[in-house]
Amino acid sequence: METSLSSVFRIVQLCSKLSGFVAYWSWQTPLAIREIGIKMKNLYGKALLTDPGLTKSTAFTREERERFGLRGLLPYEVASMHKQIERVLGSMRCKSSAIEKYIFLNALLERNQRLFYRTMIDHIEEIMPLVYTPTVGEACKKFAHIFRKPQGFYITPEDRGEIATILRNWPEEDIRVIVVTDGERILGLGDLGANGMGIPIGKVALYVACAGIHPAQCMPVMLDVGTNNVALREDPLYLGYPHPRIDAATYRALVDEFVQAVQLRYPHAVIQFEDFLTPHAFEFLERYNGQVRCFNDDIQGTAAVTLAGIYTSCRITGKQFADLNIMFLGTGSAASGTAELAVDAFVKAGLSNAEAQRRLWFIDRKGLITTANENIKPRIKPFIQAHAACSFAEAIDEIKPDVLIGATGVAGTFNEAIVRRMAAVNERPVIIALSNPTSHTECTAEQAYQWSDGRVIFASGSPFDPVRYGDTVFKPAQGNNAYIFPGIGLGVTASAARLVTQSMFLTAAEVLANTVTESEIRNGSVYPALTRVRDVSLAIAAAVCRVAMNEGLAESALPEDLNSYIRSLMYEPDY
Ligand SMILES: NC(=O)C1=CN([C@@H]2O[C@H](COP(=O)(O)OP(=O)(O)OC[C@H]3O[C@@H](n4cnc5c(N)ncnc54)[C@H](O)[C@@H]3O)[C@@H](O)[C@H]2O)C=CC1
Ligand SMILES: CC(=O)C(=O)O
Ligand SMILES: [Mg+2]
Repeated sequence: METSLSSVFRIVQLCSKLSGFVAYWSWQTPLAIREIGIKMKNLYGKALLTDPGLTKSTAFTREERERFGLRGLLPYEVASMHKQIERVLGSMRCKSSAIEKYIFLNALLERNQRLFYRTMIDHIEEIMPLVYTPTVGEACKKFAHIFRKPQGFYITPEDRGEIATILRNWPEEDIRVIVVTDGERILGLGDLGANGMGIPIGKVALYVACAGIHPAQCMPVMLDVGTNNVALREDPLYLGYPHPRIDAATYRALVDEFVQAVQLRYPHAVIQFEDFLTPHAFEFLERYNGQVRCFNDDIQGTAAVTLAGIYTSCRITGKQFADLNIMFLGTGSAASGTAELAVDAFVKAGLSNAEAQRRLWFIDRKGLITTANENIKPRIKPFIQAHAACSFAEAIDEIKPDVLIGATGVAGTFNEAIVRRMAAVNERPVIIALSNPTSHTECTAEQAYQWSDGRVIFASGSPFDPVRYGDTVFKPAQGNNAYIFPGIGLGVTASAARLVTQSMFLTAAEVLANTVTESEIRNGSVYPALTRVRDVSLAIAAAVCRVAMNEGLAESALPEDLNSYIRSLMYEPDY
């Protein structure tokens, strides 16, 4: 399979070289081509009014109403998009729960794409938590019950041998970003089977809103290989493949076939692996990363966002990055991915590889991971410390970590004693509670500020409202890979980078940290305001393009004014 995968990829590369001019031209003009496509659709009357990509609904002008057979189909008023957004927000805010708002917004996306994305971009701080974590967690749990209309692409074991054929059913010809999950580790919620489709759908919404990848160029994919979640399988409304997860060999063959089929149908697409169980996440990253354009968001995207938060924290604490000790609770994708990228960052800061590894400390359920531990996961082995066995709390007292990172998926694992200990060994303790959704966070923002007497530098995977402590109001930042993957995807799209490399994530972390302003830092935030996320993604994309050029991976010739070029590729939803 290894051989056949690399030969498929080599053939695709060869074809793309042979048709160099055509490939270059199509990389440079994807949106123009798409706009021509839209005009050629030539829709009229009700069909135009109900086409989610083309409708302007009440904003169709009198002239358009006349020209496109819309007279009588709309109320008199010609609304501006601004007024439509006001109406959307008014209706949405009337809903009494986050999940109702999610359903409402999803229906808007199916009705009027441009209005949905304009609303999301202009009100990103309000909308993102409804479309993404934490609400997307609840939406996944209830996916089969709130399902209204199919979105995304489903592959099951019954499609074996035919994936390349059925991919032709997807109506778009120019896919640049594929977010794929098998639903086995959805946020901190475990195996949600096909219900996990909510995650690729949410991540795609972020690609569009946060980085301006055109919605038609993004594809959510569910590799529905069954679920070991018995309650789900017994749910009469469950929509997925209603069997236990398939055996390992069939599973691997299916993933291989999917990756190969993508190379044939969508050779320009970057594959983002999302929310796979950690052993599979690492296995597929190792297997495909050097061969096809792909990355794992939970390992690499998370690593970059966490590292950026650590870099920024140094601007507050005055500590040198090269002097830090970093402790992780949890040994999964998020924690080990972050540690691996931190090694690269330490080495760049002047440490040797071995010195860098000694700065990273892992805690599991039994306490500090040391040379005395048995059955250490392969990715954790480089970080085993020659230290006496001790509990989590003792490890903080003894090692005095500058930074504590939680990636357990388990609520309350940073309890009062832990936070107080971090505050006892640091003037300004840095605590990053990565786990999602909010109900699974290691500690809340309020707890972190209370238990550290207002001294903590805090970030969390899901957003928290501002916290008042004494006279100060802190605006805790959201440490989420949403700051990273959209810019990576945009940079890879812009440069046609053949592969997605670790240095792209290191550079993304540096760029993200550099975008944080002094006033954001004063508010207690180690990440930029979400309202600036499109500019942040653009900056990351430009840096990714530079890495792609330096590493000889860019298949597209890039202009000197990278920023203007990348901005010209970004989708701006407007009428
Ligand atoms: N903020 C962000 O951008 C991201 C957040 N995450 C979140 O991080 C969490 C973990 O994700 P993965 O690393 O992929 O999961 P994982 O399941 O691979 O890792 C979880 C780790 O936590 C350990 N653990 C569980 N309970 C523990 C306890 N009480 N004490 C010590 N260790 C404990 C497990 O043994 C395991 O090593 C999830 O909630 C996920 O949503 C993941 C990726 C990105
Ligand atoms: C944010 C994310 O990717 C996760 O929690 O899995
Ligand atoms: Mg994830």
